[in-house]
Amino acid sequence: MANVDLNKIEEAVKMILEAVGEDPNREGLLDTPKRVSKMYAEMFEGLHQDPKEYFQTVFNENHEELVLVKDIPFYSMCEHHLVPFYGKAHVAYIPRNGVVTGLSKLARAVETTARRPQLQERITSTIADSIMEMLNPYGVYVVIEAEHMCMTMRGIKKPGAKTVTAVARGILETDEVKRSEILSFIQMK
Ligand SMILES: Nc1nc2c(ncn2[C@@H]2O[C@H](COP(=O)(O)OP(=O)(O)OP(=O)(O)O)[C@@H](O)[C@H]2O)c(=O)[nH]1
Ligand SMILES: [Zn+2]
Repeated sequence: MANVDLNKIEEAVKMILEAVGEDPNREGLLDTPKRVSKMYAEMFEGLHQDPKEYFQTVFNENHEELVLVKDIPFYSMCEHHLVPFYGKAHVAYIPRNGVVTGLSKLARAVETTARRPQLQERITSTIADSIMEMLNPYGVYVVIEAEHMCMTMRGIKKPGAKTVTAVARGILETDEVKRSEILSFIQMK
């Protein structure tokens, strides 16, 4: 939290409460700016982390076949409205030259990338590009499905609408058969 100005967030939250017609000094709201400042520091802590760093953990394993970690839950904040969008990420790659990373590192990269003001498309491509750069695999395929609260509780108000984004890199950009195999694994219960 070293890079986060908690006092500034507190001031801002107090101002928002005043601006919407609340009394920030009433008992129930007295600690709210402090709570929100700590919450924002937590929800945006990915701004101070680099997903690529996790992929420094590599093992030399002779496996040049598919690795897929699916159903990784994540919560992010839409950068347009600062309300949550959340869902599941599925991260697949095909290692090259025996360079495999720890499975948890794929989930950590999702977590770090999500904990920023974000767009779903950018989360998807950042994860894919980080894996390509650090592990130099034959290919990467990242699929994210999410529900956006800015489309649910306000604006167009369409609860249940899901957005799917997919980014393929390397051989998975052109290998449709391998991509469909990955999609069928993702759909498997
Ligand atoms: N591409 C993309 N758009 C997003 C994402 N999250 C929210 N949005 C959209 O960002 C757009 C912002 O549109 P604006 O017209 O500037 O804002 P607005 O008036 O609040 O839009 P409405 O949501 O349509 O009421 C909306 O269409 C949102 O649905 C995302 O992750 N990716
Ligand atoms: Zn939004």
